[in-house]
Amino acid sequence: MISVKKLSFSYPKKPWLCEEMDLELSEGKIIGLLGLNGAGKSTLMRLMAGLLKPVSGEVSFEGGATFDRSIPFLNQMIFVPEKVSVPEFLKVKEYSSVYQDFYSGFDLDRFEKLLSEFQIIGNQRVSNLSYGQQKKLQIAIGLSTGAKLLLFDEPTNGLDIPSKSTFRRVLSGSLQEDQTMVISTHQVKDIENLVDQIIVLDEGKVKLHADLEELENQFVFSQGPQAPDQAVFVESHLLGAQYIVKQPYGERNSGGSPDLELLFNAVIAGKLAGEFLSTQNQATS
Ligand SMILES: Nc1ncnc2c1ncn2[C@@H]1O[C@H](COP(=O)(O)OP(=O)(O)OP(=O)(O)O)[C@@H](O)[C@H]1O
Repeated sequence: MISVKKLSFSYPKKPWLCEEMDLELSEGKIIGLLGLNGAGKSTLMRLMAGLLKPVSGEVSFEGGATFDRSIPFLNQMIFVPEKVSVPEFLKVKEYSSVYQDFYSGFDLDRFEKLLSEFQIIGNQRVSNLSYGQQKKLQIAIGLSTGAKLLLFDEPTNGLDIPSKSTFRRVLSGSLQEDQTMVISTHQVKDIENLVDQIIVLDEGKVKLHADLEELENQFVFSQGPQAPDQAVFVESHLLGAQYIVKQPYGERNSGGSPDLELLFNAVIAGKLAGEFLSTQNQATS
């Protein structure tokens, strides 16, 4: 659905943020986009949304370049940026009606349920909402559009703890089979057990693009007084060590979902690469 081919991008007079990057996102997945500060997550999102022009290469959605910003593409995509900017004078319902008019699949019932879940009152001015409330409004709109591609940049940033739980609850299992969501975040706990795939960006490259189920089948993420000798990656932990070790028999991981923080640190440390990334090809094909 989203295809990134030989993408190279830099801001004017800045170093390359990516060079000849390839990435394929398939339908029906929730994908966590991780990377250190400045790794280029927001930039990649903006390239996917067609807000930035690749220096070379292409980002396409169902065959068409996203930068063309064609109406059929825009009708099928919603981008919720990290910093939302809202109109001064519109009330919540008036503001959302702009989106209702634009997205043919907009689900008004769902939107009203989400507003109530997030405790946002429809007749207030959008500009009078707090930053976190504005963010929740954008999330509610995004989840109601019915768009095939949802790009959420740091959606949980600014949300209080109950709202983060609501976010997780409303998202979990709510995507249609033909919808794909990319969530960029530093708050890995907020997306644990929610995402199907993880992408890690580092030094202008996709260092990992893996299906979490495949990773669970291939690795054990665990902790204990001591890491086994064969551990691929070890970090100190209150219990002694937390570690990643290759599944000896390719059986399902009994320890549950991979610990995303541990996974991220392992990828950044270059400890989960090469032979261990056989899952990457499966995830991107
Ligand atoms: N409009 C811009 N003009 C010039 N440089 C920019 C612009 N936007 C971002 N950058 C630079 O590009 C790099 C990547 O920024 P980007 O916001 O994409 O990273 P990020 O991974 O989302 O970071 P963070 O996790 O801190 O939000 C940074 O070095 C940043 O300073």
